[in-house]
Amino acid sequence: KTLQKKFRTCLKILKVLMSKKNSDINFPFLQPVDPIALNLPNYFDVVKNPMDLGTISNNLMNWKYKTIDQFVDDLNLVFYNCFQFNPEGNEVHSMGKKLKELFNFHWLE
Ligand SMILES: Cc1ccc(Nc2c(-c3ccc(O)cc3)nc3c(C)cccn23)cc1
Repeated sequence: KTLQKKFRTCLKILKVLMSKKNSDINFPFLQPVDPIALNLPNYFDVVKNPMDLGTISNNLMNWKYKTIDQFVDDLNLVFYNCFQFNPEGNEVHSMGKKLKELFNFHWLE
């Protein structure tokens, strides 16, 4: 696959992950976490490298990712941060899990 084709795949998947029809599971991940607004004062103590789907989308549009792996690494960082901050059983944890399953389904198809 050419690099362009791979980038089109990334864009397509990002569109699914960020789409309105998945808003029940993606809304905490669409933009950078604002610990003040969300009253999560210890967020940056737990999450050292914040990442979100909006930032990934901007990076993709600005050709910041030189390889597909860099794109996948940032996506996995969103999930990693979610599971680090939100323990198993927490509502946001299960939203992150569902979003990761959605990614794997489309990425591996
Ligand atoms: C059921 C439930 C409970 C709390 C929240 N908090 C929260 C989060 C969040 C993001 C990342 C994260 O690691 C933890 C929380 N983002 C939001 C947003 C954008 C709006 C409203 C609440 N938000 C969301 C859903």
